[in-house]
Formats: sequence, C-alpha cells, structure tokens
Amino acid sequence: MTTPPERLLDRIDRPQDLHGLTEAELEQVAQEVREHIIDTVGEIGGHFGANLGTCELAVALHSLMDSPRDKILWDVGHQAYPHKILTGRRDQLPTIRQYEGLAPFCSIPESEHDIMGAGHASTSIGYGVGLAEAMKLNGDHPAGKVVAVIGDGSMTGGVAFESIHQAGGLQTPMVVVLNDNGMSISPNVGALSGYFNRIRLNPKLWHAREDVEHALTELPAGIGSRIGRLGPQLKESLKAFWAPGLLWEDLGWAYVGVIDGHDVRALRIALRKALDAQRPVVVHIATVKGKGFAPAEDGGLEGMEQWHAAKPKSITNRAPTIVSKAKPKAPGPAAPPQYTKVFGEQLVREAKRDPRVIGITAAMNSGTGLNILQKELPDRYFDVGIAEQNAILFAAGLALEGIKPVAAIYSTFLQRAFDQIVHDVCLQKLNVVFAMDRAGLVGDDGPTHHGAFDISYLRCLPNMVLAAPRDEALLVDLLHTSLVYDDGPFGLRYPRGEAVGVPLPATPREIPIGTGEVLREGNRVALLGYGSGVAKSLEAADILAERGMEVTVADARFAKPIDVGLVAQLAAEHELLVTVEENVLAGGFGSAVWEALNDAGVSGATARILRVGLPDRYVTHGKPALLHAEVGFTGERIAERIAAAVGDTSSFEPVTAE
Ligand SMILES: Cc1ncc(C[n+]2csc(CCOP(=O)(O)OP(=O)(O)O)c2C)c(N)n1
Ligand SMILES: CC(=O)[C@@H](O)[C@H](O)COP(=O)(O)O
Ligand SMILES: [Mg+2]
Repeated sequence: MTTPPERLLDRIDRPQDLHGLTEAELEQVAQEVREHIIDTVGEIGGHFGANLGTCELAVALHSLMDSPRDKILWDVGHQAYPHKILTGRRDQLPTIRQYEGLAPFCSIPESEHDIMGAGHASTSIGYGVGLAEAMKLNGDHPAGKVVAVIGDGSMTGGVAFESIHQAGGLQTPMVVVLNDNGMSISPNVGALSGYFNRIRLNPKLWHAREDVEHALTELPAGIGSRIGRLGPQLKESLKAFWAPGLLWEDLGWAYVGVIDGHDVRALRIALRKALDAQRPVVVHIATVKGKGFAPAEDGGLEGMEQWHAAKPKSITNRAPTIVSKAKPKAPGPAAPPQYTKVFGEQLVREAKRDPRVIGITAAMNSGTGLNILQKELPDRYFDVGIAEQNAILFAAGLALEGIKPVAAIYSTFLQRAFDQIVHDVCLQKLNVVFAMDRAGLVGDDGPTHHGAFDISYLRCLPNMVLAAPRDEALLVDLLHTSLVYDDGPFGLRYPRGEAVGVPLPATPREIPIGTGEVLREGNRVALLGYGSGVAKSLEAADILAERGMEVTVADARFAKPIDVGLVAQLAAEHELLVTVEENVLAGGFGSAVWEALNDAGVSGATARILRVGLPDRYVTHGKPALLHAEVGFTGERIAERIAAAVGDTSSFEPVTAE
C-alpha cells in the first residue's frame, strides 16, 4: 500500500509556517486546503462553495501577514474554513458545525486568529476601522495591518458603506479585499452587483492596470478623483483604465484590481502594495464560488447556488455522491413538508387571491421559500440583496400605496431592521407582514443564527400582532389571516425544517386575532404552548399521562394580543400554568401571559406560572435535538419539571438545572 505523498499542508500548524515558502509551494498548499475542504465537507456537510473560493486568498494573506498581530477579518465567516485550516485547526475541520466542534463561522473564543465573531453579513469593514483606529489610539507603532475580506453579496449590506465612508474620511490605514464571485447565496442582485460584474467580467481591466494602480496607490487620497475632473478627453481615456476605481477613489479609497483571486502570485503582489500603502485600499479580486469542484465551478449560476452549502455525504471521491435510484423508498408515511415550502406555496396562493400581495427577500431566495413565488409570479417578487433595513423601508413604501408586502426574513436577520420595524412600520401602523422563518434554535449555524429573540424584540411594539402556528395547517391559516388583516403590522414566526405532518386545509381559515384554543382537557396542570412550544407541550402531556397525570394542553396561537380569556380560564381552573415557547424567557410569550394575568387583575387566578423557554445565554451550534436537550426544551424535561412543581416526582429522576 503506497503511503500518500506527504502534504505540505501537514506542516502548516500555524500561519507563520507559510512564511518563506515559495510561490509554487504556496499554490500547492492552497490546492491541498481545497482538497481537504472537499473531502471533509463532502462527508460532514457545511458551507462549501465560498470556502473553495478563498483557498488562494487565505494562503496569500497569511503568507504576507503576521496573524494575530496583523488582523484578518472574514465577513460572515462562512468562507473562513481555509483560514481555520491554516491557523491550527486543520485536523479539527471534521468537527465544524458539529455539537462541541469548531464553530460554523469565526469565533473569538475558538482561536486568537479569529479576530471578530460573525455570522451576519457586512460587518467586517466596520470592525476593521475600529481595530485600525484603536491601534493608533493605543500608540501601537508599528501598528498591525488590518484586512477585511468581504464578498460582493455582503457589500450590498448598507452598513458596509457606512464603514467605507468612515474609513475614507479618516484615511484609516486598512485593506478591504472585495471577494467578487458574482454570487450571494443565489446570484447577486442590484446596481452594485451590476457595477462589480462590469468590472470583473471585463478582461481589459484585469492586471492591465497594475502599474496604474501602483501610481494610484502611491498618490495621496483624493488625487485620483481630482485627475478624474480634468478635461473630459483625459477623463474618458483614463476611464478605460480607471473606471472601476472611481466609486472607491471618490470615497477616499485607493482601488487595486481586478486581480485573479486564484493566482497566489498576483494576489501577493497586489496585497503587498495595499498593505504598505498606509491608507484605505480596496483590492478587488475575482474568484469562483466552488473553484476546483466542477459541479459548482462549471455548473453556472445554478451550480454555484446549489453548492453554497453541501449536505452530509453529498460528495464521494471529490464528485457528487451518486444516489442509486434502484433502492426503493422505505415504505411508510412521507416525511412532513418543510415549513419553508408550505409558506412559499401558500404565499403564491395568497398572491393569486389578492393582487396586492408581494414577497420581499433579503438575499435569501430559496431559504425563505420565495423562490416559489419568483417562479410563479416573478413580478411580485423582490430581492433587495443583503439589506434587511432597506427591505423593511421598501415594504413600508409599498404599504403606503396599499400593497400587501410580506417581508420574508429569518428571525435572526430581521434583528438588523429593528428601527425600521419600530419607526417606519409600527409607528406608522402599516400593513406589513413579517414572515420569520428559522424561529427558535436553527441548529448547525449556532448562536448567530438562532431565532431566539423575535417574540421579545417585537412584542414590546405597539400596533404589532404576533402569531405562531403549531403545525403547517395553522401556518397556512395564519399567513392567510395576516394578509386579510388590515389594521397594521403582523409578525408570523415558524421554525427551520420539517413541519408536523398534518393535512393542509383546502381553504385557509381566518383565525380571529388574539384567540387561542384548548387541544386537550386535563386537570391540575395546564400547558399553554406557542408555536413549536405546542408540540413540546403535547409530548410532555403524553409522558405525564403515561404516569397517570392527565393535563390540559392549549395553543395560544397569538403572543400579541394574548387571549386573556383563555389565560384567565386556565389560571383559574388549574394549580399550575406552564407556558412553552422557543424564545428567551425575557420579554417572551410567558412574560406576556404573566403580564396579562397581572394586568387583567384576573380574579380567582390561583395558578402558579412555570415558564419554559430558551435560557438567558447564547446557545451553541449542533443538531437541534442535541440543543433542545441541552436547554431542556424537550417533552421529557418539561414533564419532569411539571411533576417536580406539583410535588409528584415519584416516577421521575430528580430535576436537573438547565
Ligand atoms: C445580515 C445577513 N443576511 C443574510 C445572511 C445570509 N447569507 C450568508 S452568506 C450570504 C451570501 C454572501 O455573499 P458574499 O458576501 O458574496 O459571499 P460568497 O458566499 O459569495 O463568498 C448570505 C445572504 C447573513 N449571513 N447575514
Ligand atoms: C452563512 C449564512 O448565513 C447562510 O448560508 C445560512 O447558513 C443559511 O441558513 P439555512 O441553511 O437555515 O438557510
Ligand atoms: Mg459573492
């Protein structure tokens, strides 16, 4: 058995091990990183295409810089696997996104080389300005170098331009590497994307301008734009060389590009210049999302979108795993549909019912299910890019003119648009529907992506209605209800993944606002679930029933307004009222019940309240079942706590703290 040739990569245990390698060796390391990612992620699953696009970039950066003294920031961090491999985590890559394994994105506690925490897009440049200015304030001389790597998709996030604006004004010595592959998760959108594409896809603008760039980079800030204001003749002729940099130059940034992002030598030449410039410099590189993996690289836009993430066991011998058609599907009931698909299909029905209905995504076309609307009714579909704040302002403008916009934005990403929700939708009492997919613990993406807070951050807003379905049938009904409702904003939350597996209504019902329903009669204890909390409540009720304790289970359906009558009735007829929600407790659904009982001055409400929800901490990454077990969001644990609360622990292990 011939032993495989030793990889150069096996000698890279810290980034400084790259220093001194020849360019050929650096190219080899980059390819070995690529192969390691294909082999590993093809087996365990995870973010994929973007990582194949940054192999050469990560090698070039770490070969020139002295991390962590020098700071390399990875925007979002879904493309940081090469960075992790080169900074001592090569052998741990198979644990990435696994429970207690490497974090899905950059994580400060995980490594001194992970300078910033991330997961949400467009933040790296702002961090970079802060870091660079801090080194100045701290009197660091010579200060460390600061590089922010940001994708063309993430550049559509407005906060990135707030940072570009600040650094250009301060003339902060930092480098932005614009990693331009023409893709977000789906193809990038908007004018900025068109601008980048014109440059990236124009071979005349590749390299040909390196010496010009050299001149520009040497020039003091702004001179570029002053030259640009010379006679139109000169400007026109310069524009052929120069156009790409105009936007940046006028904002005080030197522009270097377009550089081949898979050519280590070209990258190092450009990066070295930029790092030595002691001013804001953007290095515009062209990469391929999925470079080195043919189904992505040669698969066109569809291929690159498909391989943004790879499923577990989806790649064998560096090629897509062939699933043999011969194997008959295991008999038995079909798996329940994804909530996302149920939402997307119902939205199309609602849009056909009411021409005012439209859908808005912030660069999450398939993740939100709006790809279904885009296919069926393209003129009712809008993708604003990674720009959640603008998505909500756009929705507000539409609503002012009587349109019924549905902003389909993950719970966690909607956090970015909080003031637009308050100031531009709720205060104005506009008919905007917030369809919050990924509510609750999402799993592998971990704390940056868990939808753990939306009940709390929305329930405090006057004019807001909040609802959550216990299953896919109620999702259909509540989406319909939200679009028939015309007295202000309506927030709808539902979890990532499979629904419950109940039949969908042929005709959606309009659910009376603020009404819940009792699902199961019992005594002593009432469980009042919200959204995914109802299924957990039913699980707990089954466990208690096996032990001879028949409890009541009700579905609140609304967190705002609360069904005060139902809550009062449950509180009067039971000794313990248990609220169950997949949200932090602070300000959550249980708080709303507590407040309703207190504010309503409900007489006779003798029940004690036990609130079950997510803990007051950031929950790690891992499969949802493991996370639910860790935080006690399971039928078993809820049943234990109820038994302990009513003093009947005969058939339960002692209750352990969460
Ligand atoms: C605020 C926010 N919205 C949406 C996302 C989801 N998301 C993750 S990566 C990505 C696309 C990023 O595109 P780009 O920056 O070009 O990186 P690429 O994947 O092309 O390398 C999106 C939309 C996010 N992480 N953060
Ligand atoms: C990096 C990022 O933010 C997205 O790729 C996210 O991981 C998608 O999440 P879903 O897989 O839940 O759509
Ligand atoms: Mg991109």
